[in-house]
Amino acid sequence: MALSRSFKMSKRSLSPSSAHPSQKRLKSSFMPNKVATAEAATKVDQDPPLFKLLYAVQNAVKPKQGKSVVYWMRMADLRISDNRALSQASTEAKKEGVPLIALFIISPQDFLAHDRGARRIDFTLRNLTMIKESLSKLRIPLHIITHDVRKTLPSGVISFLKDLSCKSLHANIEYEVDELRRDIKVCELAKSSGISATFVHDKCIVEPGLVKTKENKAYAVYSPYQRNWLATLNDDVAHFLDESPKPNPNSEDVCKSKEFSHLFETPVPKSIPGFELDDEDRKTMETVWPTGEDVAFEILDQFLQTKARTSQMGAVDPLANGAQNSDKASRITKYKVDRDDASRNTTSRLSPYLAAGVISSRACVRATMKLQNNSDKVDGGKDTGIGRWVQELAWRDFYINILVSFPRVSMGRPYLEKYANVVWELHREDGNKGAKEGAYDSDPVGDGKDNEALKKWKEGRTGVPVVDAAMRCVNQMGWVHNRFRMIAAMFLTKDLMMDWRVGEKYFMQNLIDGDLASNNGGWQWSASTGVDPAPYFRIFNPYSQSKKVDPAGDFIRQFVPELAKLRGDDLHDPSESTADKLGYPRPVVRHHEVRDRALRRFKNPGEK
Ligand SMILES: Cc1cc2nc3c(=O)[nH]c(=O)nc-3n(C[C@H](O)[C@H](O)[C@H](O)COP(=O)(O)OP(=O)(O)OC[C@H]3O[C@@H](n4cnc5c(N)ncnc54)[C@H](O)[C@@H]3O)c2cc1C
Repeated sequence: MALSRSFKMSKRSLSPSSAHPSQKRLKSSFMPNKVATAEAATKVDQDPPLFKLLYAVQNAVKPKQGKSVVYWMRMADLRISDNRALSQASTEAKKEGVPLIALFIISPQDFLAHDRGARRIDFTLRNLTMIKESLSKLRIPLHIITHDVRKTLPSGVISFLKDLSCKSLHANIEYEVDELRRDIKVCELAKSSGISATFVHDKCIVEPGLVKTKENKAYAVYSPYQRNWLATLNDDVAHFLDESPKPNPNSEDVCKSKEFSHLFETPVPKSIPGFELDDEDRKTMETVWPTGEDVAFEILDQFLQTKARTSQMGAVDPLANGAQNSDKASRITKYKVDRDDASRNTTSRLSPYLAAGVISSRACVRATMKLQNNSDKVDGGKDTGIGRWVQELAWRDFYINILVSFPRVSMGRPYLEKYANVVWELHREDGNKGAKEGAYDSDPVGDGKDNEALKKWKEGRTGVPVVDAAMRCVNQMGWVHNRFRMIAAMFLTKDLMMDWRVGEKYFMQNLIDGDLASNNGGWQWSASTGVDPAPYFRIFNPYSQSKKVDPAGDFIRQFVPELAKLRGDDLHDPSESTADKLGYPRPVVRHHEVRDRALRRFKNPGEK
């Protein structure tokens, strides 16, 4: 790749994720279908799998005895405190006088099926290492299994449970369709093996499926959902927010017993073949996203107590310079007015910790109540910084609720099926449109066959400064502020007219907070295909957005150093001669020219 001399950036910032050789091998033997047919999706929407799972749990067997209780930790509940399934498993183990065993399963095919990126996997492994150590102190083994064939995972789990003469299995629910189906199968197999299986809600503040319209339907619009969500929460704060106790220690016998002692010995791998980080990126991730529950609480505390700082823009340690003195103008207090300013750390930057469950969303809400003189009600109103922040946590619940109520969105379908036929310049192959075998492998994302415009978008070389700054921030930090995600996503789907699923995949592969529900929600919002979306005719003008979200241009100058000397309009929209002089690309498309193409194609889906 040709670099101008002034383009002094880390290798990583210019070399977005592409398939690793061993990932390619994995792909060639496993090619999940990424986009379901409309018919298949409608069928699943009519009978969402969550409710089948809950039914299966209700009808689980109640075995009289067993020699152990197992807690199955998943990628979204990487913590020991306030973890419902872990807490329940521990209570049962204590009551029965048997050891509690923790299990984590590494399933590379699932990583591939969900476009999991190396950063998110590395973050998982780093957190697991700490969890293993903490659990060991309680004499609870964290046993790690790698299971290669995704299809046989349920029977693999059951044979592990049988080997331990397990009485019951406990896990927090994962809400993606594939995972729900897998757990339904686990329930069936557990029942026929005389083992009880319990899956509980943990990820949300208000569990999905509970907040409904007067007609007993799922909300597809955020504002009324949020109002009802808040009222439901405040009706029974203790029920929704009470902290689950930490697990009890196992007896000393466990460490010596023939049956269980070997379970302590499985190490947490340093990396997973096919999902390795290069050394430079690993170092950056370790600095920018340190691990562990204590760190997550410290990051939360700083958000609640201290001022936003410009020194925190970019890929730096979030806890650098230690704790500062409490300040009345703390980030959460100013969140209502400041949150769209990306030149300082005005938002919490807790999303990686929430996505991986290193901190519970309940703990975040409890902290806001404490901040308001131990209020017994949750402030989720639009008039305060705290209320506004709690509303963001409600967005997270909202999108999980959408995933559960309209599973089609996790099957690669648009929520608004009428936009399924919008003509894209580049679309994610689905294997259903007569695409040749191996369509997934020839998917243009990430395998070196990108079309030029997509490549420029990924690398942050579109010639539109605000978009490039956003994408380079993603490539450098594995994270970018919400507004910049919206701008980059809108540019890809409307200006470049590329399938939102292409961008969704790239974000999943590169974000450290990659989460199907929020990522899909954000992409479908930007592409106008989702629930409560940006209407298709309200296309962001990236240049006016740029002036709004980065008025002083600090964010652009940080991530697009070629433009560091520019100010004002020149920075937001450099002329061709200025761009040429600075070695910055000219715009890949002209916004005013391509806008009409998007309007036309959305107005008449199917027409070019
Ligand atoms: C195209 C696109 C893709 C996105 N992909 C992801 C993703 O993969 N994972 C992810 O966690 N978020 C995603 N988001 C949502 C949002 O951008 C991030 O959660 C937010 O930027 C995280 O920064 P923060 O922790 O400082 O947020 P804060 O402003 O401090 O908000 C607190 C928490 O609320 C939740 N939250 C905030 N905004 C949203 C939102 N719009 N939707 C859902 N939850 C929200 C997050 O858990 C966040 O940590 C995406 C948004 C867009 C537009």
